[in-house]
Amino acid sequence: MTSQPNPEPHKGFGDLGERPWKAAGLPAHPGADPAAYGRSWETLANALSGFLDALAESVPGRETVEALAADLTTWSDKLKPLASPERDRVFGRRTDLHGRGQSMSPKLVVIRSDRDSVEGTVHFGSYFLGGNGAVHGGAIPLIFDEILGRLANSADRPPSRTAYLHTDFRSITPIGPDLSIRAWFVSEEGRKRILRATIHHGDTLCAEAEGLFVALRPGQP
Ligand SMILES: CCCCCCCCCC(=O)SCCNC(=O)CCNC(=O)[C@H](O)C(C)(C)COP(=O)(O)OP(=O)(O)OC[C@H]1O[C@@H](n2cnc3c(N)ncnc32)[C@H](O)[C@@H]1OP(=O)(O)O
Repeated sequence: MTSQPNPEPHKGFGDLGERPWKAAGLPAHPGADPAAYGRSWETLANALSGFLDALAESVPGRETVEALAADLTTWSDKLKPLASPERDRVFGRRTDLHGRGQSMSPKLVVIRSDRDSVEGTVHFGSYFLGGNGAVHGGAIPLIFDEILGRLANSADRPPSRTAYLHTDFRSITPIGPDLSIRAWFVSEEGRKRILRATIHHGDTLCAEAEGLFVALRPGQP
């Protein structure tokens, strides 16, 4: 396959969240407009991830736990009246940001991308701990689905969904260091797109995956 490097790696890399609206001729939703929030949403997403890591690492006293629960409840109560339909939301839809402005999966920092491949780094904080310094076995397919799903839908391809995602755990994936992550197309035939990905810590292969992504037919959710 021929590939042209993308000079702005994470621009246009997997804007799955916006494509259905564009295809339907609807305007981009407000949450996708970087100008609406500037850097403030990125700051919030980083603060949220940092909070989850700090909570996972800490052993707070009872008073702190009670105060924290009260603060979080106050914020939930402030946000609930602002609930909006999916297509208007911001969380996870800022594809102009590394990490998409969300905290559900670890932040993927894209270093290079083209039509058929992407390379970057990923760092699993303590929030993603399984045990004994290793990332939880469910969090690894999560980042594979993120990178493969976004690549599968990149470069103006029609939207697709994951049909299968096979993960092999080759050695532990450590909590803490920056890890190298890579994904690439293996084949693209009709509606079926097969892609693979790897995560390395230095020279050590931590995990690898293969995913089948099937392009959606009109009307498929
Ligand atoms: C900004 C946001 C960025 C977000 C990034 C993250 C992206 C994450 C993407 C996802 O995670 S999507 C959520 C998880 N996936 C799902 O919920 C998908 C649920 N399943 C479905 O919706 C349907 O099963 C699917 C659309 C995948 C396929 O159903 P279809 O009825 O459209 O396809 P069909 O069954 O006709 O199969 C088409 C071809 O694929 C093949 N196929 C389908 N599923 C397969 C499977 N599991 N294994 C092997 N082959 C499979 C099937 O055999 C057939 O091959 P042939 O054309 O050669 O006959």
